Amino acid sequence: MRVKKPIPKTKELDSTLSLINEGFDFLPSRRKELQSDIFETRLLGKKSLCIAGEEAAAVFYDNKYFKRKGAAPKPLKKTLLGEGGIHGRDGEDHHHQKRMFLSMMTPERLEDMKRLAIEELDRKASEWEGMEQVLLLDEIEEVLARSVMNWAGLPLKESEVKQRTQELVAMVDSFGGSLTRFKEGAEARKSHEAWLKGIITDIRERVYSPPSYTPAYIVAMQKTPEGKFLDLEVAAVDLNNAYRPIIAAAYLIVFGALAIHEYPEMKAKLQADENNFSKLFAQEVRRYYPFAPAMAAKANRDFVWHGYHVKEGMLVVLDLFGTNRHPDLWDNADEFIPERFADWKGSPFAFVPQGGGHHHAGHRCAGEWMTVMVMQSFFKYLTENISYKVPEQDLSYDMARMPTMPKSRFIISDVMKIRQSPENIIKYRHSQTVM
Ligand code: HEM
Repeated sequence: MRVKKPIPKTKELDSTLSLINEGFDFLPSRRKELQSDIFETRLLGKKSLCIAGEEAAAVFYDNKYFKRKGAAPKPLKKTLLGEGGIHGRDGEDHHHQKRMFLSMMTPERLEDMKRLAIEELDRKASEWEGMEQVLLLDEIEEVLARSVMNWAGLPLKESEVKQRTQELVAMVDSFGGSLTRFKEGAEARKSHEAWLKGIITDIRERVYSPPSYTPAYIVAMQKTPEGKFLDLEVAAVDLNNAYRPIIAAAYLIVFGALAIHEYPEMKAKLQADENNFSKLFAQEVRRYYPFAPAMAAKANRDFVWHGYHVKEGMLVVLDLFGTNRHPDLWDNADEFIPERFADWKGSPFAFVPQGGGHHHAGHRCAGEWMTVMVMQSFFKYLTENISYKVPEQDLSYDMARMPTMPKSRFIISDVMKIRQSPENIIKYRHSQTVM
């Protein structure tokens, strides 16, 4: 970890606009410029410490030093995260809710999600065969939205699929500072939460009875440590948090399709799948391509770190994307090399595309196993079950847009199904839950 003493400050007084304008490049480029993995700036007018690397992630995910209450900016709560949900909770209150989320992620339920998503993808692929061009990102978003709402036990009518999918996509696509996308995301959240509140009420009143292992049932019937049902607003936010985030995997699946296109040797490696290559590939896609830029927390005590006096209440921002590309942690960090994961030591703080630390003890993403499983099986499907062409298009992606994606949204054409059934993917046993 490179630390310059005294801890340097950015030239600009407040970096909020630079962060919006530079997106994923902001934190890594300032670290480079200031030659330090720790630097001070102001964000939304507040003095903030920006940090990156394995040691930084280890301190950031130590509950002794940090809390989440009040750390996320308001616009993010109105759109992506929701208000009052798990992201902003601390201590036993957080643990209590986190146990609920992790109880939804049993190996059987993860297999269910994989099967539902692959069956949906296979149905879509039949439609693609008759289409001149397929916008892969949009199609995968719908595949994931349909299958995850089914998985979550929601009573989704066919006539509603389009609206609910668009709401999920708008919430996920809302962060990064664009006013238009913020407004769309906030409206989508309002409408989606109103729908969920109705469903939760129906479950509690036994008007609607999804299976007891589904997120809809689990959240509706969850009690606080005091023995009361969750407040209806909070329950809607939590239920949404139990399935909406899989939409983020659509961006990464499309980036994976880009990698298969740009590195043609990947296709044969994925097809052969020696030593579970498809898993290494999914991990490298999560490491290499940008999705979650950073996380914020607040210091819950005064402490000194690398000679810097962190004051209680100070905002600290961990560079997730920059940690995944940190040269101390990864050889040839800016190159796409799936094989690097074959002998990866598995540090919970060096590879943090979905947060760091431990799933049960801290805020690390509850959906990480599901994400890897779905990504791996989609990459296998794209190479083993269909053939397609990638016509001329603008495949570049804008690092200033958060979240980002290939500008063309990845167009494919001449789709042909090679196998009539997706059983080969559904029965594939290596896509298991371990990281
Ligand atoms: C590409 C896919 C995904 C990405 C990039 C992603 C990213 C993240 C990130 C960065 C965090 C915050 C970690 C922190 O607070 O330090 C998080 C938390 C969380 N994610 Fe995901 N996630 C993904 C998929 C999922 C899925 C599929 C689910 C559920 C089905 C999920 C559920 C959650 C929950 C409940 C939390 C809150 C955990 C807590 O605060 O304890 N995520 N995710």
